[in-house]
Amino acid sequence: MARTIKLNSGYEMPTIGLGTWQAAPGEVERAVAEAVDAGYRHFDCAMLYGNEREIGAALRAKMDEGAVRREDLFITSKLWNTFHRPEVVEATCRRSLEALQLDYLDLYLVHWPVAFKEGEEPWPRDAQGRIHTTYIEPASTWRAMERLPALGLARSVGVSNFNSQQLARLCDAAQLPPAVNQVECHPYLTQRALRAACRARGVTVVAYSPLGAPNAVRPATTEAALGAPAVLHDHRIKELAAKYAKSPAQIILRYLVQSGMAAIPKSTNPTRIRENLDIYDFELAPAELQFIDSFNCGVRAYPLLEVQHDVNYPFHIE
Ligand SMILES: NC(=O)C1=CN([C@@H]2O[C@H](COP(=O)(O)OP(=O)(O)OC[C@H]3O[C@@H](n4cnc5c(N)ncnc54)[C@H](OP(=O)(O)O)[C@@H]3O)[C@@H](O)[C@H]2O)C=CC1
Ligand SMILES: O=C1CO[C@H](CO)[C@@H](O)[C@@H]1O
Repeated sequence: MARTIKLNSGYEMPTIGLGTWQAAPGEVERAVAEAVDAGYRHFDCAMLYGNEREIGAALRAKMDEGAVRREDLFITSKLWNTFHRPEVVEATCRRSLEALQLDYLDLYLVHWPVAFKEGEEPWPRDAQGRIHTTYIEPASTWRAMERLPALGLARSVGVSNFNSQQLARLCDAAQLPPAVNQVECHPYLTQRALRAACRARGVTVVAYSPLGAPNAVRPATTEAALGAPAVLHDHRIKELAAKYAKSPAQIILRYLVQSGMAAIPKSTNPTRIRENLDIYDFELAPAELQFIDSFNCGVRAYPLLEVQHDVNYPFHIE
């Protein structure tokens, strides 16, 4: 099975990438170096994660040592919600490039369809203590995103956390369709309707929190209420893992990739970094993909309930 997926922009994206959120400065450098040595070429970054400078330094060191060439890497970054005004999109992209020590990104994403009050505070609050959102039409932010490939700043542009209606509206207004919609996806949130909507528009789905974010602090409305265990401990996943002599994480990642998605598991642990890339030597049967699809129970690790008052909050529909 191919280790890359072709985007509608014509570029190839490796189907497994390293997630870098909550990979703390100090440990993320080692994780990135380890990942490059293990064969990772795709790195998922964001201004919000506060570690692009360290990731950039680690990648630069690996390039200087001759372990990898820039053209073999696929680096994603994301436009944070406080920088949706079209006039600041290019400058914000340049800030991530500078931090990452890169001339261009392979993929630049609108992180959320919701705009926050502009400024350096990533989670601004209003007088009532709610997240201070503002209305900026996603299509107007997108027009600024569309200019980045021509400027040589990003090879592909895309979105994240867009629901199927938001994606359709954006595609209808776009000159350049988004290459990617990066959304939470794993066996407990299989996103079948959204995946079909993306497929119909030629948009590749990148699965974030692909292992169900076992470290997430979950709202009381999710697993506890549903009685579901963390997906990595699901006995049906464990049975498939035993059958294929693979780990539960490998079964889940293989399911996502075989279903046509890319996945970006985060790890800073050398053993797990290697484990998560080692999914290309076995194949799940079509019936097993359908079986895993049936585990869906709508458990979302990151519902971002703090912004559900905003008109562009995405998770009211799939
Ligand atoms: N666009 C968006 O809005 C969002 C994007 N993301 C992106 O997606 C990435 C991944 O999502 P994330 O929420 O981190 O969740 P993941 O599902 O990737 O889970 C990460 C957790 O699983 C552990 N882990 C990693 N590999 C294994 C394994 N093989 N077996 C058991 N446990 C394992 C990690 O611990 P350890 O490090 O110790 O191995 C970490 O605690 C993020 O890092 C970020 O890049 C995430 C959320 C939102
Ligand atoms: O990428 C992300 C990491 O998690 C955050 C949750 O606080 C998200 O808001 C964000 O999209």
